[in-house]
Amino acid sequence: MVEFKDIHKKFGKNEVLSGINLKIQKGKTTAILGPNGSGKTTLIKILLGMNHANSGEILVNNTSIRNNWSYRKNMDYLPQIANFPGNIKVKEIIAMMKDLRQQTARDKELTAYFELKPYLNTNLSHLSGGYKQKVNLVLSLMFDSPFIILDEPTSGLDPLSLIKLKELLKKEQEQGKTILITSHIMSFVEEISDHISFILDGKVYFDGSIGELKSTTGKANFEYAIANLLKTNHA
Ligand SMILES: Nc1ncnc2c1ncn2[C@@H]1O[C@H](COP(=O)(O)OP(=O)(O)OP(=O)(O)O)[C@@H](O)[C@H]1O
Repeated sequence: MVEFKDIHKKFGKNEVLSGINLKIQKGKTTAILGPNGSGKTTLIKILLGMNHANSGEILVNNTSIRNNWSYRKNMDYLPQIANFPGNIKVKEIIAMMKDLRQQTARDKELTAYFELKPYLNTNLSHLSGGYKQKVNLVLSLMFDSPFIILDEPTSGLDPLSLIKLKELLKKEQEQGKTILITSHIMSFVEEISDHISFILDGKVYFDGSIGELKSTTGKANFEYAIANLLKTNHA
């Protein structure tokens, strides 16, 4: 469904991505993992047109995205850090997004699900980090798009909210949605991902299922398998 072909990206002298080749399969949940600063967010932003690659190509449904942004209509994105204007109320930001997209939205269902109803009249700057993230989740999931990109979706969530997020994502998976996530919470990744792509030193160091990762590294525990990948490749 999405294919990254030989993506290179530098910020000044900092070469972040040095030839990323990756396929995101339709209807699967792919986790892009890697240490801090390995370029996961940068790669996502390149897919969304928020950053530009120095070279390489991205295909969506076998068509290059160069000068062709229509695919974005089918993608929803949860940014790692949402910079909300603080003096806007929760209900106002939801209404603004709906106005911009002009699409049916399941905002009521999701605000109820994430227990945001008592906060609809609260200014965004007055919300706690976890509640801001819940608003962020409502905004990114309310249009029911077939492709969802979630950059650190668990950020700030308490254990109960984390379970709710996992259950919601499992329902999205049952509906055949394609999900791309990044997360440093390995238990979350293990529970919801079909496929792992591990980026290190600008390249894809591992690309396969969780089972393949465990057998490649000889570690039955997912967290240890990832740690092993990191140690082996940094040695
Ligand atoms: N706009 C920018 N200008 C300059 N450098 C940038 C910019 N955006 C990202 N970088 C650099 O690119 C590298 C990769 O950053 P990125 O945010 O993609 O990493 P990440 O894998 O998502 O990290 P984390 O796990 O910490 O969220 C970092 O060295 C970062 O400082």
